[in-house]
Amino acid sequence: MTAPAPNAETHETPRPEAAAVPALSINGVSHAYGARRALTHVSFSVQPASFTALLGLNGAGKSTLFSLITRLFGIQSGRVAIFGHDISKSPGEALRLLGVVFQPRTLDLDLSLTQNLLYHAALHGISRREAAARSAELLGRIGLADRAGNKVRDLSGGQMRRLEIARALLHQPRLLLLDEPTVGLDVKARADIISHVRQLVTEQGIGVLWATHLFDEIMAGDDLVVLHQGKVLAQGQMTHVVAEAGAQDVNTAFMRLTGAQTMPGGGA
Ligand SMILES: Nc1ncnc2c1ncn2[C@@H]1O[C@H](COP(=O)(O)OP(=O)(O)OP(=O)(O)O)[C@@H](O)[C@H]1O
Repeated sequence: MTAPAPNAETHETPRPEAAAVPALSINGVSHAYGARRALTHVSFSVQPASFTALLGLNGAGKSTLFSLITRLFGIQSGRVAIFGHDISKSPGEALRLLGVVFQPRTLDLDLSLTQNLLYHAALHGISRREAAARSAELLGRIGLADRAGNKVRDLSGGQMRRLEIARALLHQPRLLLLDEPTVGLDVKARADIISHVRQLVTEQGIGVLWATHLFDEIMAGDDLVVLHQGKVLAQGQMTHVVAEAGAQDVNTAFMRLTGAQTMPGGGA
């Protein structure tokens, strides 16, 4: 990394801009399950306070990438860093800054909303008093304060997802990964989740990596990474990716880049 240049007027060395360090950087990452190659030289980054959509068909390699970033799998080749912390060399510092919402539901259905949050907070070493305060605040923010003592089993699918997002934010991460978080939800629940996560970006400066196969979840100002058969085919601001593909919309750009047929319902 290049050292920052001294400031000519004050002769002080300026502090590196926080925004200069990506929230997430993936460099030359490859992964194979035995002989089956799932990721090939994948490189991209997610900036703080940005919404980056990772768009790919089923089997593109999105979940594999999430498993590597969260250290469920060891890195076979390449490098992953969270706010400059290499996840292989400094996993504690890196993972402390990371919150994750996995595709499968991982809540305990027979515990209450608060119990689910407190249990997770304890795993992060957050004191009981602090955990109680943060849980109450997060439940308020996701509009479920009045359900705090109910069993999770009684929530709708969209409410469970909102609770999982709240749980992922308990330790106050600066980077949030979500793996197809709206799958199986109705239109209203999808819209609520998307707008909640976009607020985290604009109001709290959290960097978001949102894996999806649904074109209508991506907006013009978003950063976009198109992943296909384990390779990054295009990346950049959504409007640039679309323009470079000579297309009018993400749907057409995706088809041109991948040669794929679109699915009815706006999905890749
Ligand atoms: N445990 C595994 N063993 C062998 N191959 C696997 C395993 N997990 C994934 N794969 C293969 O790796 C490739 C990438 O799969 P991955 O699940 O990462 O894609 P995805 O984009 O997340 O798709 P989906 O949304 O369907 O999960 C696919 O070809 C898949 O069949």
